[in-house]
Amino acid sequence: MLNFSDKLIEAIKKKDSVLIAGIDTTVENIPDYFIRKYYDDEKNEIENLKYILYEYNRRIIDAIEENVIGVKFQAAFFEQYSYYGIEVLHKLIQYAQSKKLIVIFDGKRNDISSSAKGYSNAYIGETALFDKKIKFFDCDAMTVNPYLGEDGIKPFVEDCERFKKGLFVLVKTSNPSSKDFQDLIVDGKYLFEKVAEKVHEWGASCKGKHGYSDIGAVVGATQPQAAKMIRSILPDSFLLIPGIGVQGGKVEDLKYFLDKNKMGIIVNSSRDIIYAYKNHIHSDFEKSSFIASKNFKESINSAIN
Ligand SMILES: O=c1ccn([C@@H]2O[C@H](COP(=O)(O)O)[C@@H](O)[C@H]2O)c(=O)[nH]1
Repeated sequence: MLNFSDKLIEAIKKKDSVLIAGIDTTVENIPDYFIRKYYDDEKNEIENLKYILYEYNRRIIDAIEENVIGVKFQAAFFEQYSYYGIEVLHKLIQYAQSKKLIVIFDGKRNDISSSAKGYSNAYIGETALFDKKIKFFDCDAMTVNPYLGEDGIKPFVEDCERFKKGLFVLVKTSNPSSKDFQDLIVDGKYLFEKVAEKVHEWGASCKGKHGYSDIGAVVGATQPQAAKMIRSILPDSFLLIPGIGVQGGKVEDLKYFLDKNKMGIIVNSSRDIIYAYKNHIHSDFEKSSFIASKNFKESINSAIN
């Protein structure tokens, strides 16, 4: 079985893309014509939710799969629909896996070690159930929040080692308030630099055959200055970069995130892809998302190659 970092490298080479599509769909943003077509008056709201949310995202995945290496499912957008949304998430993860796409669960999880272990079991590890061990979601990687420190991260790292999975630790996020805590000075360094140093340490035990670590960092596209500093601390980790487009991150700045091999990045775009129909690229939402993802892939490639 390939390490996560090796799987990423193979997918990047095969698809000539570093693009990840963020699946952040809410029902109110699904085109009216799609809802009108599939809403069944004979069924209740929940049955309609489950069908429409799944079907819209499934078609987006079909439309964009040739331009992206994977999909990032943002937990919030499924959890807002209670366990009905989680059921749709589970089905979509399986669908993306059937298409051989890399699946990242973006839940930014963490807790004390015993509880962190439960999150890790669910999304990248396995859960003991009677005399069996079940891999419930079996994602390739997940995002974690480092605020609780090392004992809250170790359970995830151990599962990465055991199951060849990946982790993206929040280091410098894309939102304006990221400065509130992440830019505080601790022992003469930014807190985000301290976190990056820890990511480097945690990743030393999980390296793939290409020499990259399976423990990476989330660094917002809106943070090119921080990215240069983080890259020098993390020379062989993948950076997951959200915040391009709607949040103001620029494709031209991605060069600051690259490693010495001009690699080591994956770039997420959510709303600009899943709701591309709103930009009137095409009257059909699938074609709109296809065109948006193709344009993204090509503009990123010209900026980093
Ligand atoms: O620093 C971070 C960490 C995570 N995110 C997530 O990425 C997507 C971005 O969505 P867009 O529509 O492309 O802006 C979303 O799921 C965030 O929760 C982030 O934006 N910044």
